[in-house]
Amino acid sequence: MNLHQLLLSSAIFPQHVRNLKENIEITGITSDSRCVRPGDLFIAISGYETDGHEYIEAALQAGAAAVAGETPQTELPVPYIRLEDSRKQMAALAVSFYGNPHTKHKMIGITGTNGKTTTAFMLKHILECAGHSCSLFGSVANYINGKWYTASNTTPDSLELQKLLYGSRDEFAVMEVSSHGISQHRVEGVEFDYALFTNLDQDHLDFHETMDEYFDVKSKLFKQMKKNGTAVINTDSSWGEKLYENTAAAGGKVLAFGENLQADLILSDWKTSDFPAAILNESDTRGHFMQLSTPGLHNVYNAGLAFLTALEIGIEPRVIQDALMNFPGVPGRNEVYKREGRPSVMLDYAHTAEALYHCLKTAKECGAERVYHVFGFRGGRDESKRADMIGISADLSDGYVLTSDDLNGMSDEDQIQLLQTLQNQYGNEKGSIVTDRPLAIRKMILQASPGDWVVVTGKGAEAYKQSFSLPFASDGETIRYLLDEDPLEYEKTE
Ligand SMILES: CC(=O)N[C@H]1[C@@H](OP(=O)(O)OP(=O)(O)OC[C@H]2O[C@@H](n3ccc(=O)[nH]c3=O)[C@H](O)[C@@H]2O)O[C@H](CO)[C@@H](O)[C@@H]1O[C@H](C)C(=O)N[C@@H](C)C(=O)N[C@H](CCC(=O)O)C(=O)O
Ligand SMILES: Nc1ncnc2c1ncn2[C@@H]1O[C@H](COP(=O)(O)OP(=O)(O)OP(=O)(O)O)[C@@H](O)[C@H]1O
Repeated sequence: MNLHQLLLSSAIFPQHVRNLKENIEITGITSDSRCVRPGDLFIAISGYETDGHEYIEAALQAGAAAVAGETPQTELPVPYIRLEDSRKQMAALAVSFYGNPHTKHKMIGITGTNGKTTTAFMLKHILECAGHSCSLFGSVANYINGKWYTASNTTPDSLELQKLLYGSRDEFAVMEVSSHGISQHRVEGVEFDYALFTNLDQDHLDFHETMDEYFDVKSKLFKQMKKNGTAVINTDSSWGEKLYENTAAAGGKVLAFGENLQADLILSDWKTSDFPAAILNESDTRGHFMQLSTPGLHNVYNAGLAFLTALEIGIEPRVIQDALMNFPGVPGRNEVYKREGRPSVMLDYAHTAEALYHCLKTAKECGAERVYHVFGFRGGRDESKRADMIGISADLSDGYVLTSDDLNGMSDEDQIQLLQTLQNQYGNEKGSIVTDRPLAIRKMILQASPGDWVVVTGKGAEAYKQSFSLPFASDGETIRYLLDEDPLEYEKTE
């Protein structure tokens, strides 16, 4: 695409451009000097770890045909486009370069603290059962044209997102929209047919200063809907109610899901067990029975939101009901391992107090005699949620082990110190510390009896980022080994 044309269509006007030669062809855009190919436009971003402007020379060496960035540059041999905000304007450039690919798909964006991934997987499954093709972008992986791809972020950056949407031939695109994604303009320029809100719980207060600011950022998704777009909101919380009111006041179409009798789909008579069930009533008209293959009241909420969205899309209730009953689950979310004569083990990705509450309650509701819990805290992430997380575990479990999660730059010594401090301040006598994660899981499995459950949270299906004493790459591998092959000498491992 011609550079001049690209800038005009991105509303970046030529007077901001130094050294603009006509007819420069831009064959790609990247913000990473290590990925530059001859003919690319390199966009320098001042980041959290490093400053992309330092790599302009490297980008030129690799053949960049033009450069864009925020700082003054005088001696560049190629056109330099001075931007006010590289991340924001990169989104505009990406949308134009790939030709507004969101207009080719029915776009569904899902935001909220917990339940984005699960709701996204449920919706994808319902859509596919109804005969629609569907791309998915989220924490676990991206799925496009029938193939899975590794995802580097929950919400891909604007360049990657636009490229993926451009390459997708799927009718629908369901995506998780994280608050980091919104703040960093990753979804800027995308307009959604459906915007969903699951809930808001304390998280990411290392990044957002207050819960109000966190809410305001999430709310931005609901200002990015297509003209005839619909918001679908879980209103069973004050944050959900507030979002409903704000969205309705702004003139958008908005549907509510929850126990409130004013909701468009009213949740009632729910029962939780291995296979939760509920009645969903379309405000005084049709009622639907819903049964799930995935345990937990939280999944009733996720499924209800997906149900209401699918009804709004026009999918037959029977198809939605069957899809949810046969839903295969999400890797690393409430994934239950059962073996004859052994405790059940649930692997989960919970890393907020609310999510931990649901996980531990779910184990109880599935019949656990006693519940044992293994979890840790990520380095470099919201510290203010840690006390509540320990408090929930100390209250609801019959025993817990604090262990390591991703260090993200924290030293081993600092992690031990952190766990000791948190246990001393907020824990109780049920808790202990075993920093080696597989050994922590082993300790709880050995302590538990066949009717008990061991709940392992924090990593879900993610690979370990450090090595431990057992040679496994993830909690799933560790759990399968411990249940199926461990010699199980009943002795203390620590
Ligand atoms: C802290 C943070 O959010 N960082 C995000 C940010 O990175 P950054 O641009 O600041 O990266 P940087 O390393 O400082 O580099 C700055 C620039 O220099 C460039 N560079 C760097 C080195 C080099 O040799 N050459 C070069 O050009 C880089 O390509 C980049 O353009 O922008 C990147 C592109 O969008 C993101 O991948 C990256 O997410 C990191 C990996 C991350 O872990 N983010 C987390 C906090 C996050 O975003 N999480 C949410 C989910 C949260 C949840 O709900 O659980 C998510 O959506 O993933
Ligand atoms: N609606 C919900 N309410 C509270 N907790 C939930 C809900 N749905 C899921 N959870 C819990 O949160 C964990 C993460 O769920 P999920 O991956 O679906 O959420 P997410 O919003 O995508 O989270 P993340 O952004 O961290 O990936 C689950 O494993 C479960 O323990």
